[in-house]
Amino acid sequence: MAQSTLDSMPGASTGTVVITEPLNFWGGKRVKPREEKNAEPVFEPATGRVLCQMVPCGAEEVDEAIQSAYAAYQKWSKMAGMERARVMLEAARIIRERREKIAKLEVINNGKTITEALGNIDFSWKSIEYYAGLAGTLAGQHIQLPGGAFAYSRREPLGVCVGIGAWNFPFLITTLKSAPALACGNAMVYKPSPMAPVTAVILAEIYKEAGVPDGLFCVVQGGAETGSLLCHHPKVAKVSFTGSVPTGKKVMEMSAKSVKQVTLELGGKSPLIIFKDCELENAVKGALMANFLTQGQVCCNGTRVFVQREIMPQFLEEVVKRTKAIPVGDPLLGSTRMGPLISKPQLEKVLGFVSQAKKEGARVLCGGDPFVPSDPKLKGGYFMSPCVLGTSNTLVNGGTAHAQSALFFNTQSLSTDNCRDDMTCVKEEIFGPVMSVLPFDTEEEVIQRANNTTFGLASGVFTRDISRAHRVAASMEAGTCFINNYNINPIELPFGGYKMSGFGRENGQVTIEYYSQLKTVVVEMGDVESLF
Ligand SMILES: NC(=O)c1ccc[n+]([C@@H]2O[C@H](COP(=O)([O-])OP(=O)(O)OC[C@H]3O[C@@H](n4cnc5c(N)ncnc54)[C@H](O)[C@@H]3O)[C@@H](O)[C@H]2O)c1
Ligand SMILES: CCCCC=O
Repeated sequence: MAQSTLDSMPGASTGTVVITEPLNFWGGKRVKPREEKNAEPVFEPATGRVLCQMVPCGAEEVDEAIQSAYAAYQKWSKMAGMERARVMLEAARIIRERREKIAKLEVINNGKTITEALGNIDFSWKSIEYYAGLAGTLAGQHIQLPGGAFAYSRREPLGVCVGIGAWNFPFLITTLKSAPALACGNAMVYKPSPMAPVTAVILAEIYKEAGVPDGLFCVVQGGAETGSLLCHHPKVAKVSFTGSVPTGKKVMEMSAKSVKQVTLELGGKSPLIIFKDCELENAVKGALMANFLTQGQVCCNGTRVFVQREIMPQFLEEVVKRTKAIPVGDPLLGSTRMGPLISKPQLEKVLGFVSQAKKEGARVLCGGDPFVPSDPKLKGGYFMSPCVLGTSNTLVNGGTAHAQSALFFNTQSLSTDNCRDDMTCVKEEIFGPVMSVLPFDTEEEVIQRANNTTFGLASGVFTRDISRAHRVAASMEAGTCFINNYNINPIELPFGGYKMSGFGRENGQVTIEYYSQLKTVVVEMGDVESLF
């Protein structure tokens, strides 16, 4: 069992790890790339060093992986749900036992803090436990028909499912797709993001160690080309995709050619609505949790923060003070709360959004600059200071004298600097640590503005008024609405988008529907009545 990458983890620190083991996995083992000529460097975001090479799989390798998955599917799908559950529970146990090592590797590849990565790994083993629990409950119905005839339905797997993942939760996305797939009796071929390729193969090794048939969970490395080979392959029954809206559309189009089932978990630009009757301390904490986890690279983040005008000054004072105090630095240190962004291009893209926001008239209330930590080994890392883009004319339209005295920024620009709904930073998914704050006056107005987006992944509301909370939740055109908190997504709860944020669901019992199909079996107990 090639466990050397994980075995080197306990003593590993930022800037020390180099990975040379193959990152593909099929037929029950790691597989070396056939040819190295298209190798792409994978960087450690905290240092900018090369961590490993990602070599994309070509058509023959993709086919080999899919054939190996299909062979395993023939065995796995015939096992009883309870038998599959026992293997999955063992996989969950192994992940739990190795959580620190896996989390460390995730941090080195992704840049998120160790505190968050440990939480992600715990979420991962819980997701496998959860679907192991459901595996033994999968059942159909028995239906009586006239004359003693009857029918029953069988809940059957789909076959070989493909998972294509994003880079922001590399190990977790791998488990959120594979756990329900395997519980239902499918096999899975998974393609991680080329920017975060190193932990999916660890999960493949763990499934193997837990006892799945060789080939049941395969990993192929690559980018768009490899992804497209997977979506076009005739032996693939379903594609579960997590990524951006433009790529999601392509995946849907490619999958449509052979009528494959599709789940799309796409981007967002979610509203967080804070009413003046909220518990302000919780609303401030909620806004930070809605924007700055994983350096703001979270699909369901509440990046459009609508604040009722009367409480804007107090809200901004607290949010900016706490944002400025976020410790940015070495993601492997327990005290760090924000690490580097995933890549140099991503950092430049996010800083570009901040510059554009300034040009369009927004006021940078804090952050939004490249950040160079004092530790010399982090000088080449992709760090930036977390940013709040604000509005400073909130008082012009009706603030109180008390609120005015709470202003902490330059009051000269009261009438001009603003985040507005038509700004690029408010309309587009930034996928970085940038919060846009917008004032509002009435419930009716804010509901209309919150829904005025093509995205629909999540939403949130802070208020003490219970009726208003549920009224707003019902009005949100989004797959989730958090009341008086944000980014609470445990495995038991269905997660997914409305509108262009996608369709299908991950997590929760409902996901079984997306990895299985119903067969109806009709049984005659008498003679055939023929009209002919
Ligand atoms: N809704 C969710 O659950 C969720 C979760 C995480 C991330 N996201 C979204 O993901 C995006 C960020 O991730 P990203 O930058 O990796 O997204 P991306 O769309 O660039 O890439 C996602 C995956 O698709 C692959 N891919 C690219 N082109 C392809 C093609 N033509 N055919 C098949 N596969 C292809 C990539 O290699 C990668 O594995 C954000 O928009 C974010 O909101 C959504
Ligand atoms: C896997 C968790 C999804 C959160 C969005 O990026």
